[in-house]
Amino acid sequence: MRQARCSVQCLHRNLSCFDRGAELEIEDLTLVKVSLPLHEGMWCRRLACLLGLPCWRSGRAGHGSLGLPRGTRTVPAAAARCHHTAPESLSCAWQLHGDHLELRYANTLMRFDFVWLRDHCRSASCYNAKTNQRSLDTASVDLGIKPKAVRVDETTLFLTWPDGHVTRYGLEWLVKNSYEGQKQRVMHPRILWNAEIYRQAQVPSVDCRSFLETDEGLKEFLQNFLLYGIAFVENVTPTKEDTQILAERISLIRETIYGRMWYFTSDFSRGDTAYTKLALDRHTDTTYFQEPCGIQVFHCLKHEGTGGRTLLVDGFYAAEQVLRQAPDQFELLSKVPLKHEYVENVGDCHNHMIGVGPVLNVYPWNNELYLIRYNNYDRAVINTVPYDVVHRWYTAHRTLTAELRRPENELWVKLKPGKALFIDNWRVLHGREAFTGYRQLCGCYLTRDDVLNTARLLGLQA
Ligand SMILES: C[N+](C)(C)CCCC[C@H](N)C(=O)O
Ligand SMILES: O=C(O)CCC(=O)C(=O)O
Ligand SMILES: [Fe+2]
Repeated sequence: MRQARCSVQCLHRNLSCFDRGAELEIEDLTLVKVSLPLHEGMWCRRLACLLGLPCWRSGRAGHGSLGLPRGTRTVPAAAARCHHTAPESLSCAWQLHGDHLELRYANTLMRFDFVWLRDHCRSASCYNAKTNQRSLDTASVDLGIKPKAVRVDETTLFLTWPDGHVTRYGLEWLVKNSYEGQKQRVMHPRILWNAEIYRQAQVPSVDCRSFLETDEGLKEFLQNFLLYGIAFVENVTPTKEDTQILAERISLIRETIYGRMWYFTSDFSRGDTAYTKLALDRHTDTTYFQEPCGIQVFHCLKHEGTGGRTLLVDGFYAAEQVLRQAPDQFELLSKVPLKHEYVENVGDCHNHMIGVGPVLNVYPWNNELYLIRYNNYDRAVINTVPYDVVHRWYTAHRTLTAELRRPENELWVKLKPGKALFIDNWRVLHGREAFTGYRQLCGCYLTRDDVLNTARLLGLQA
C-alpha cells in the first residue's frame, strides 16, 4: 500500500473555510505533518476537528489547542480523517435507493438525484466537449427517471437508463462535482489579517515591469491579491494612462457613473464626501449598486500637504470575529436585506442608485463569506424589516463596527506617486485621513469576473 502524509500549511491564521479541508495535501499515508506557526488558538481547534484529533482546551475560554508546541509536529495518520483521497479508501461502494444513488468513494459519502445523474451525462450526444456546453435538453428528462442498471469499476460509474442510453462518470469527477465534495471546499482560499499579521507576512509589492511583462510577476501579484484582498504594484509612472495599462493587464475596467478611469481631488466636482478634504471612515464603495464593484484601483499622483493616509481593514477578519463571539449576530447581518443609496444633484450630475442586499453575503452551500457591503454614509433608510428585527440588527451592526474599528485591525499606508494599490472591494474596507493641500488620486474599478478569470488562467484557485 502506498503511504500518505498530509502536510497542512497554516500560513498565519485561520482562513475562514480552511478548516474544511481545502488546503490538505496528501503526500503519503503514514504521517500527518502539521506546521503550526503563530496564532494557533482557534485555528488549532478547527484543525483538530478536521484531523479527528483530540483538542485540549487551554486556559482561556473559547480557545482550543492541539496540545502541540509551536513548530512542526508529526502525528500518526491513523488519527487523521482527511476527506481527501487516500489509497486505502479508493474502493467504491454504492447503493441504489428509491430516489437517489448513494456512493461512497475517497472517504466521501455522496448522494445523487437520478435526474441530476441524467442531466450531467457527459456522453457526446448530451455534452459538447469542444464548447464545454450541455446539449441535452434538461426539460426532456422524465422527472421520475431511474437507472435500469448500475455498475462500478475502479475508476468509473456506469448507468444504463430505461431507453438504453449509457452514462459514464469518472469517480474522481463525481467527488469534485458532488454537493458533498463542494461544501467541504472553499471558492477562495484566503488569509484573514489584522495589521500585525499583514506586516509580519511581509507581502512584497510587485515591480511594475515584472507585473506587465512576465507571467510570474502577474501571478505573484494576483496570488497576494487573492489571499489578502490587497496588493501593491511599485515603480509605476504616475499618470492616469500608465495606471490604466496596469488595470488592463488583469481585467476589463468597470465603467460607472464616475467614468472609466477617474481622477479626483477635493474640488467637490461630484456630490460625494470623497471629493473633499474630510476624513472618510472605513467603508466599501458602490454599496448602492446591485453588484458592488469588485476591485478598486488607487494611484496617488500628487500630494503637496499633510495627512491623507489611507486606511485598510480586512472586513472578513472582523466578520470572523463576530461569527466567533456572536454567531446569531453574524447570521442576522447575513440575512437582513438593506438598501444603500446614492443621490446626487451637483452640476450636471444627476444620479439615483439603489442597491439591495445584506451586510454579509455568504454562499448558502458552505457558509463562505464572499461579499461585505459596509458604508454608513451611503446606507439608505431601513424599511425592509420590522422594528424588533431592526433593533437586533443595530446590535449586530454595532458588534461588527466595534471589530472593524479595533486599532489593531487598522492598516495605515501613505499612498505615494508610483505605488498603485488594488483593493478587493468585496472584502477590504478603505478610508482616509483628513488632509491639507493639493491631493490628486486616479484609479478605476475592475470587473471582478475578469480579475478572477485572469487568475484562473494562470493556474490560481479563484
Ligand atoms: C472612487 N471615486 C472617487 C470615483 C468614487 C467615490 C465613490 C464614493 C461613494 N460614497 C462610495 O463609497 O461608493
Ligand atoms: O481619498 C481617498 O483616499 C479615498 C476616497 C474614497 O473612499 C474613494 O474614492 O472611494
Ligand atoms: Fe471609497
